[in-house]
Formats: sequence, C-alpha cells, structure tokens
Amino acid sequence: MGSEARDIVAPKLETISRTVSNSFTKAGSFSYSISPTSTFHSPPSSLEAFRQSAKQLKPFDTKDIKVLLLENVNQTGRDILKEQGYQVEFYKSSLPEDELIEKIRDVHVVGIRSKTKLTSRVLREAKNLIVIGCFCIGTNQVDLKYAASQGIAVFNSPFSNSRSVAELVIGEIIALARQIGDRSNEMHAGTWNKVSSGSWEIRGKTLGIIGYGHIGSQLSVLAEAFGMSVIYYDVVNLMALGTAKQVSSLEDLLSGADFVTLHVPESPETKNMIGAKEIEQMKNGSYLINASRGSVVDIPALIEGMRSRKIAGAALDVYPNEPAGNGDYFNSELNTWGDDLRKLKNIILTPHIGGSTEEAQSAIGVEVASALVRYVNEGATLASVNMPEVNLRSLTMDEPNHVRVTFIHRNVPGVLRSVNKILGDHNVDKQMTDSRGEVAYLMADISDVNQNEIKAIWADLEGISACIRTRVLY
Ligand SMILES: NC(=O)C1=CN([C@@H]2O[C@H](COP(=O)(O)OP(=O)(O)OC[C@H]3O[C@@H](n4cnc5c(N)ncnc54)[C@H](O)[C@@H]3O)[C@@H](O)[C@H]2O)C=CC1
Ligand SMILES: O=C(O)C(=O)COP(=O)(O)O
Repeated sequence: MGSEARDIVAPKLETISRTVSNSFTKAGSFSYSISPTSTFHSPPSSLEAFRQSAKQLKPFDTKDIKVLLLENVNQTGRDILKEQGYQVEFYKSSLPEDELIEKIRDVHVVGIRSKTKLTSRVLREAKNLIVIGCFCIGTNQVDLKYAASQGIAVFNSPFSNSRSVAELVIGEIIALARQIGDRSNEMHAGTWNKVSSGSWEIRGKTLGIIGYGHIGSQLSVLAEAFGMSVIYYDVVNLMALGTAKQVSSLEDLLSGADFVTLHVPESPETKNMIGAKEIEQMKNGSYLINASRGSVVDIPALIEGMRSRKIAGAALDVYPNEPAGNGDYFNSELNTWGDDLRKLKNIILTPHIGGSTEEAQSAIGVEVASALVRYVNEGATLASVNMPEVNLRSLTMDEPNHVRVTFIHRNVPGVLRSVNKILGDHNVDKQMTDSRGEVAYLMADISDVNQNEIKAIWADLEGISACIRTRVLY
C-alpha cells in the first residue's frame, strides 16, 4: 500500500470509534457532504494539504452528528451521547407532531420514550435520520417497518425496567386488596374510617397474568413469594416459573383469577383485549390491573364493571391518550371518560410510571445510548428491533488502514453479486450480511484503500438500484 493510502486514513488512528457524519443528497442515500469543507467533498490538492485539512477539518468528527432527545431521557444516556461529541438537543416532554417534524428534519439520531409517535408521516420528513432509540421497552409508537424500509435502525431497552413494573404491580395488588388508596384519601380529607369489610390478604389468592414475557414472568416469581397461586395466558407456550401454570384460553384465565394483570404489547390483537365480554368472564369481586398499554382495556367497559361491583378494584398506569408532559391536564377531550374514572372507588390511577424508577431509567439510558453509539460509529445492529442483526468486531489500532462500508438494501436477488463486484477489486478483510423481511444489511471492512477508491466504492454502491442507504465509517 502506498503512503497516500496510509495518510488518508491517518485520522482513524485518533478517532478509531468515530464515524464520518453524513447527509442525504437524494432520498434514501447517503453521501460525504456533511460539512461543506469536508475532505471527501472537496479533496485537498496535495497530500500535505490533506494532512493539514484532516487536522483542521476532522472529517471523521462526531461533532457533526445531531441528536434530538425527547421525553426526559435519563442523564446517563445524555452523557454517553455528549461524550461522543454529538450535538445533543434535549426536551423534557414530547413535541406536537408539527414541531416534531420541524426538529426531526435535521437530525441523524432521535431518542424517545413511549409517548412520541414516529409514524411514516413523521419519518418521511426525517431525511437525515439514521437511527431511533426508544429509551423504553415498547416500540409500538414507531412505524418499525417503514423505518426499516428507509434504512433507519430502531433500538430499545428490552428488559431494563421490567423489575420496576413488576414491583409496581405487586404494590398495587396489595393496595387494591386493602383499599389503601381510598383509606388514604379519606384520611387526607380528615375522615377516620377503620373497616375490614372488603379488605383481604393476598396470600392464597390467584394472580392471572396475561402476557408471560419479561414483566409477566418476573411478577410471577414475586407473587409466589407472597403466597399467591399464579396462572398465566400467553399466545406462545412458555416455561412456567415456580409452580405457575399456563392456561389455554383467555377465558380460563379470567374465570380463574382473583387478580388479573396485563403485560402484553400494543398490537392489533391486543386492542380492547379486555372489554365488556371479558369483564363478564371475570370472577365476581375480582381486580384488574393494566400497566401495559392504554389500548388494551376498554375503559368505558371497565367503568361499567366497577359500577356494577363485578370488579372490586382496578389500577391503571396507561391510557389511550396520555398527556405530552408533566403538569398537563389528564382529561383531554379524547379521554372523555376521565371524570367518570376519577369518581370510582378503589381505583389507582398512576401517570405511566411503571418503568419510572431511578434504577430503570439510569440503566435504560446507558443501554440505549450505547446501542446508538455502536450503530452510528460502527454500524452494529445487534439487538435492533427492525433491522437484520449485523456486527463486525471493532477495528483495532493494529488495523489502521481500513474503511468500514455499511450497505442497507432491499432484499432482492442479485444484490450481493453487484456488491461483491464492486468490493472484489479491494482487500475485503471481513464481511457480514443478513436480511430481515424486505430489508438486508451488509457490512464490510476493506483495507488499503485510498480516498479516491473510497469515493468510487461509495458511488458504485449507491448506483445499485436496490440501495437504501450506504455509509462509510472510520
Ligand atoms: N407501564 C409501563 O411503564 C411499562 C409498560 N410496558 C408495557 O408492557 C409490555 C410488556 O412488556 P414485556 O413483558 O417486557 O414484553 P415481552 O415481549 O417480554 O412479553 C410480552 C408477552 O406478551 C405475549 N403476548 C403478545 N400478544 C399476546 C396476546 N395477544 N395474548 C396473550 N399474550 C400475548 C408475548 O408472547 C410475550 O410473552 C410492553 O410491550 C409495554 O407495552 C413495559 C414497560 C414499562
Ligand atoms: O418501557 C415501556 O414500554 C414503557 O411503557 C415505559 O415508558 P416510559 O419510558 O415511561 O415512557
């Protein structure tokens, strides 16, 4: 390899974990054009000039990466992103859609929690966006398929807040069984009301868990420790923890449980999963808890069930329409039943705090921000919820003369042949490719390439008709 190639990759030595920041020149494709003075955009006339410009212009500078963080993403996550040198814009609440569209147009990375809806309408405007971080478990708020079709990877935190939700539900089971909310409200209003009627121990009662995933199974263990029997219903057969038993139908669960708790994702199948019919199937005097998603319970049906005393108590942490931020009024015109709900006895209403503990938020911040950095800087899609999982080990200081090419493309025949024709003229040290549905992802580390060759590789890859997005890292 000639000295030119060595020198061209020299900035990598200092910034081995950095990436070139990029911007779109045409829909769905990437090019070296971030900074008008970028070395690759406007090559310096001599090697010495390149050395100088590389020093001054830092073509691989992560400071060009723009990040938009909404919904009060934890400090841990903010710190990790800032430490990379990224420009981080942070908001405590979510944004109205029009404002979101304005903001998202410009950024490469967006971080949200459960509230912000990243629909195809919003994402269509996000021309520079390469990755979304859901700093939570649920990803129902993002159009995952559309994002993948645009080459936008999505990451979440699959279990960092599961324990927090499970503990909240345990607390609610006891609080409902003992009517703690009502007694406390009465005391706050100055009334002493010492009663045992309608108050129960939870020992010996049956907990029915709908959705035996990370949260449901964690809850199962905690409930058994309190002396409860556990039954669960799930669409897949899952190994029971402790002495819990899986039942074969939702009706079997509803008719057999004293406490019913929901831990399913939002999906077309779970919409209004608990309505008037299901409430009718529940035991008389049983309790309902929903800390999953607001769409899962038909709230007017629940109100009716509680008024008729069929349901002795309920706890809701999630609602069909949740306010954008703290201090906002809960009863919007969309939640027309809000007043009726608040007037009921023995109902605990919490503002979507299931995952809101110091431990969970801190862990989620680290987990998701790290995944974002790995993707932006190294192209790794491990644990992405919408892209094929592709990962090559990080380049080391022993491999300074490499460039990493990432190529997201439509999963159609013949693409690999075209890619390898382009890369085949070079020394491909490592390569990995995988597909997921209609989208495929290829990553390759190439050694001993000079600046002009990199530009040519990039242009040729973009010329492949199935190309969704190409990036060149390091
Ligand atoms: N209130 C809060 O702050 C939080 C709420 N959540 C919500 O809880 C949900 C569950 O979380 P995890 O347990 O981590 O998810 P998970 O994916 O580990 O488990 C979900 C389980 O539900 C099952 N399931 C899916 N559709 C079903 C259906 N139609 N009927 C029965 N079972 C079905 C799945 O097979 C799976 O076992 C999340 O999707 C999220 O919406 C999660 C964290 C915090
Ligand atoms: O993790 C989830 O899916 C949650 O529902 C928690 O959402 P949040 O981060 O509190 O907006």
